Amino acid sequence: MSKTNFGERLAAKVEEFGPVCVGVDPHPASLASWQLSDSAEGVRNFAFEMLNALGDRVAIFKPQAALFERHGVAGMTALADFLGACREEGVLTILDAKRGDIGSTMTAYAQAFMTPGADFEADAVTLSPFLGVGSLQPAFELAAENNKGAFILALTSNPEGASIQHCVSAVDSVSVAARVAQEVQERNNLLSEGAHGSFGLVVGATVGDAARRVGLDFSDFTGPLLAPGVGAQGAGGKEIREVFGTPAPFVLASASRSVAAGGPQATGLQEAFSKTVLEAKGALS
Ligand SMILES: O=C(O)c1cc(=O)[nH]c(=O)n1[C@@H]1O[C@H](COP(=O)(O)O)[C@@H](O)[C@H]1O
Repeated sequence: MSKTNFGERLAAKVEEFGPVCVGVDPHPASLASWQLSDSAEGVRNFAFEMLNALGDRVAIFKPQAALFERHGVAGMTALADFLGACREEGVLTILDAKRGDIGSTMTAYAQAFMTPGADFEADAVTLSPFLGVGSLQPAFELAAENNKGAFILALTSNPEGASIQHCVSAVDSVSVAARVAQEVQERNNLLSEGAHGSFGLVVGATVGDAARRVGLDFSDFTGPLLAPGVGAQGAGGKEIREVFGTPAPFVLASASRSVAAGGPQATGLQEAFSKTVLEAKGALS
């Protein structure tokens, strides 16, 4: 188990390789374009090709759990093997599982993803705060104990997110997204050592000026900001800059299908990845 907390490990990787997370999303259409079958074997090959092509140059991978789960036990075994191979090679992972439940059940989710040696052990996991950020406390605590991280949904990249995430409290006029950020930052203050917090937010690269409109101020936030929506959902450098402004906070631009579109050859994947890194660096510098 690493002795350094997740936020610091991620910051070191971003410094070395650039502010990009590559999503490992074996969609049926991506599998077909790689001439892979829509099967557990197909998703396994897809994930391992991504690792072979990009493992030595990417800050972090984000496998999308659902796209493995839909292939049943064999798909989940492929996910566990992919996570294990990443650990062995020292490649960081965020398991995109978007879990969230009452505290007692949350303990079980946290154990599944944050216990050293667990089949689905990852460096970080995506979590949903719909039951309250406080309901995720067992995950924050186990993460702190095992130097893991978590990314909590705040302003998601999909247009439907706004109708809930932009809502404002009748008590103190704070928006849902800003409240999530505030409560996650409290956990960074209490549980993360070092300059970079291990608890981040998901803020889509597609959300335009929403953060400013809902009072979400990144200057007070020490954790990483995962920004999906780059590439296939339409966000590029201009959109990333619009969301995060300057000076940019600790952002991790995330792209899945647009990087996979460069495959299946390693050179094509590497080109698509390098293009994304250049664009993200330009936007965030
Ligand atoms: O948590 C996420 O990663 C996530 C949050 C969000 O707000 N929007 C979003 O698209 N995602 C995930 O990020 C990935 C986006 O994939 P692409 O659109 O192909 O780059 C998918 O796996 C989504 O589930």
